[in-house]
Amino acid sequence: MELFVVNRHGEENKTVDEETNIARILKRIEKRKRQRAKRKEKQSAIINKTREIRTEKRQSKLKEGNGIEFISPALDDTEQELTNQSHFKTEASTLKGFTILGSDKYDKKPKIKRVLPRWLSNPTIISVNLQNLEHKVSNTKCLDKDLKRKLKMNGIKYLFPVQAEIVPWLIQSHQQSDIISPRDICVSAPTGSGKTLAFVLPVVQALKNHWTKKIRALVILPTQDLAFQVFKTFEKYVQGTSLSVSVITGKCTFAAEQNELIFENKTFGYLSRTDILICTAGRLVDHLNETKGFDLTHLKYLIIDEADRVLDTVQNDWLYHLEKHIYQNDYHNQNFKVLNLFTLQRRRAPQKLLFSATLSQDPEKIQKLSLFQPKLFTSVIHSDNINVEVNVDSFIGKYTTPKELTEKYIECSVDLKPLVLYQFIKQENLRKTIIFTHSVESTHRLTIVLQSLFQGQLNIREVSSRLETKKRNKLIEDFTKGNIDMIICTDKLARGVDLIGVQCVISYSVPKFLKTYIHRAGRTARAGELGLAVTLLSKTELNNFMNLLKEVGKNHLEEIKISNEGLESLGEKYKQALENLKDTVSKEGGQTLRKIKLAKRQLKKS
Ligand SMILES: Nc1ncnc2c1ncn2[C@@H]1O[C@H](COP(=O)(O)OP(=O)(O)OP(=O)(O)O)[C@@H](O)[C@H]1O
Repeated sequence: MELFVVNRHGEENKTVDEETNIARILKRIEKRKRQRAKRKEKQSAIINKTREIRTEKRQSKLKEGNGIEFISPALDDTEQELTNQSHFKTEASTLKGFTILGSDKYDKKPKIKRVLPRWLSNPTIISVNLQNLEHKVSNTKCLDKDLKRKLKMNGIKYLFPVQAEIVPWLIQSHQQSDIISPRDICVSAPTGSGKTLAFVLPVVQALKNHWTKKIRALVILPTQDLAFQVFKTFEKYVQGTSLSVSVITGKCTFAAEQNELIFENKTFGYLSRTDILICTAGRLVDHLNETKGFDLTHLKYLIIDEADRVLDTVQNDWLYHLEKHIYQNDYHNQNFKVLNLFTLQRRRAPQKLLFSATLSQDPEKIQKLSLFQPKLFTSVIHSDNINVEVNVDSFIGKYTTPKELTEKYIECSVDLKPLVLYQFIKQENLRKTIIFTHSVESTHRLTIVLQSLFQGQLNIREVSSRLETKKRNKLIEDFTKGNIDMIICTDKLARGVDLIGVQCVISYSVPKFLKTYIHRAGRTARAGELGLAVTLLSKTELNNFMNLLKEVGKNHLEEIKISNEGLESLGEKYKQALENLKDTVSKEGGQTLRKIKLAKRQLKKS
């Protein structure tokens, strides 16, 4: 043991008696205690003395004067001496010529009420009732005949509440005056409530009468898939008009995208081929920097769908580049935030339309968009278990989920999760289900385990970034058609993706953020259909998850019980599935290694 004792002072032969050592330490502690007590006594004597002097002085001054009390700017000698000795700040401790008002009491600070800008605290409320629809398309006066016909062709007879509110408002705001700029809007409505058509219809109607080709509407989305989804919706409603829609996301080559956007004319220079442009933020910046003749200065609408997500992504500082481009010839844009006749007439900025199911209502985040006289449209759910207050002046809006969505949870230990999931799917006889995991790896493993457990009874497939876009799209198409029963995926598929008729959404791994949960759950219960969202939780995750939901007024979630007896009988099957997983993963590992070696060899050769 001695080998490990390091003697720092080199006093190798000196042996310290432990008992004497302890006695010495105790003595020191006692001494310190006594010193502290003495110091305290002295200090309280000083404080008392100071107080006495102050009251004496005050009384004598009151006697001398006519009842008016003065606060002495300087202290007399005795008091000064006493206070100098003190280590504490007392009421009497003042700097020469100054008076410190207040005391050293540390009271609990009162909570300051958040004061929101009026437009955020007084929104227009949108109903979430998709069952008793009131606004017949045929009775909607603001829409022209052609759009009404197309809506009917696409099976839409009634406008959803968000459309009934936004479509006439937007159309009217552009009809008001050519010189006065319309207000910007923020729309927060549940997933699957029809937000896309709420901007597609008014934009198509407003632009279809312009005959010169210029990009007048720009729609920004967070992902390539969502951009194509919105593009398809626009295509349906511009058919038969002179309008053309383009999409730039990086799916095609840069040159092909450039060719789709502009062409060069010998007399007029660069001309636009498109009226409505749909893009991702990153690709937009690339074209702003590199494509000659790419012109967004005639923009009338700037639409940011899934706005909270788009604004969170920094993506090459897209907003800065876009504003720089739009205002390139405008020296006065800074003044346009102020509302007066001059600014209204001179403002050339496009009308900004922000849409999301989880729109940030944080004024600081919205501030960077420099919204012009903004207006908020938001939805509120009234039901027994969802209790959201609507208080004029203090209402800031909360994320809402569709009324038709049922939310439940299953509590289970982490190691039994795959088995519990298997049992639950069998118990509920689920089809058309999306299962969300937290990573590509976890998606892959769960797919292998579930496939072995179901042994071909269900068609279960994984959708992840490992797949080529073509294959991924084909899988999603097959799932929509009902050829695939279940897809397992990461949160890449959680936002905005419109898959029709999803029966159930399962969060196999707990969502980290409330927003993630809302978007995952939003893949079901869309467009007024019923849907179920189930979250698998371990004991430790349960509390955090419930607290997360309380933020949106969801105070109670029903628990689904999975019987232990059923699980026990599956032991052998589960063991087999795990062995399968091990084999597959090791085979795949070997294959990847071989691929890497091959790639390295080819690199060396070249
Ligand atoms: N008035 C309507 N009547 C019937 N179906 C509609 C109507 N409006 C939209 N839909 C359908 O509802 C579905 C959801 O619409 P959409 O994708 O616009 O929802 P969303 O609010 O953008 O959802 P998310 O927030 O998840 O992106 C789509 O399949 C769409 O075709």
